[in-house]
Amino acid sequence: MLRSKAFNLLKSIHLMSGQPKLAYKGIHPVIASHGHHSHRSVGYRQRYKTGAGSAGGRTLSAALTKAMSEKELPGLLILDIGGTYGVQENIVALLKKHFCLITMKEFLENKKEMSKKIQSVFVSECRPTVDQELLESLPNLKVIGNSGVGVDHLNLKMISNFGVKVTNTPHAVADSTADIGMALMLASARRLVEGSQIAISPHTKYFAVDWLGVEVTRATLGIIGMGRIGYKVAQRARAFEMKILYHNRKQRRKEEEQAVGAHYCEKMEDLLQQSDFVMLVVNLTPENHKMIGKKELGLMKPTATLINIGRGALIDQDALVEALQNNVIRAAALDVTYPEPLPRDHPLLKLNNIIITPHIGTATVQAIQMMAEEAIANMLAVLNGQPIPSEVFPK
Ligand SMILES: O=C(O)[C@H](O)CO
Repeated sequence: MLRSKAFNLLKSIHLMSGQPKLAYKGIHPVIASHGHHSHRSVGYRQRYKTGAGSAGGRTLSAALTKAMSEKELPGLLILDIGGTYGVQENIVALLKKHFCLITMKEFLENKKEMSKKIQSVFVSECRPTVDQELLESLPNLKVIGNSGVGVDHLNLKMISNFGVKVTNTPHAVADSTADIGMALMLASARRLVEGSQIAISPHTKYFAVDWLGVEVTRATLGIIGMGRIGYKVAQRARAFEMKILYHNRKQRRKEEEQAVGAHYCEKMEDLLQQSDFVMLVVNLTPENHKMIGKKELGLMKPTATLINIGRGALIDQDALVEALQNNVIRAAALDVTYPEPLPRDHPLLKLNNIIITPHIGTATVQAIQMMAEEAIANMLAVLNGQPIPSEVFPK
């Protein structure tokens, strides 16, 4: 297992009931910020559709005033934080053990009182929230705890210029994201979605031979990005007796290679040419935007399948539409697209050799719990001046 000491530490925090040893003794309000992927470029005031600037226009609720004034009080639950904003109640409960929670709505309505108190921002699963205006209004902000590994929705340089740290949750997401990669590969190979539609349709021939799938067992899998998640995919692929190729832009991973019997392709082109299944497992950076375009798709086998569990913008979607329409490749299976969700008239949605899931790589009961725990451990470490398990640095 590649689980780091830091992760073991945070697991042990979880096992303790009540206040962990690492817990910061003061109150650390957390803005539980919940936007939507497609709102990425919209300022936070618009996103929350509120009369921002109404500082002092309303009085604080009695409970919030109490929570903020009691030093040892772990926090305050804002009742509408649950289903309405997208963070599950058990996660809210977990955060409340360590922080005084404030929703964005509450912050905007009571800006004057809140702004100095807030030291942490909790960003739930790659939801964009932190813009310059928000940073300017939080003079004591120390850390943005991102729940999820990808931080492409955060402007790291800008945040760092405000002296604020960013953390993420690479350990918590690894298993569930690797699982969704395998699920997409198997579902696409065996045409599971079509099969299901046929099975439930009263009109279609049940035993059709014109929609045969392909086998995953003993096929060649090309993993682009042998990081923590890529490695877990490789471990799973071994059970299917797959030949595993991988490409990393920066670093060859000899230890992992040996552990799973993977072969390193220095050139991504070699991997593309040889693989039956190509899986993208990399974070999105300015350098790898549209790393899979017309040329790369053209290198793939006509029988190959492209799977993306990284970020939508890794693929040139126009080129993918064309490749799928013209059977340049067999199929695609995407858990991520650009934007999310795709507009209902997007050409990708009209194809039958594609499976699209709505960015559910970490959408499991276990993963979101672990992500919150990892984010909490990170944020507390920053506030306590301790070593930070997973800090993300601007490049
Ligand atoms: O970045 C991640 O960890 C996943 O995409 C969840 O947001």
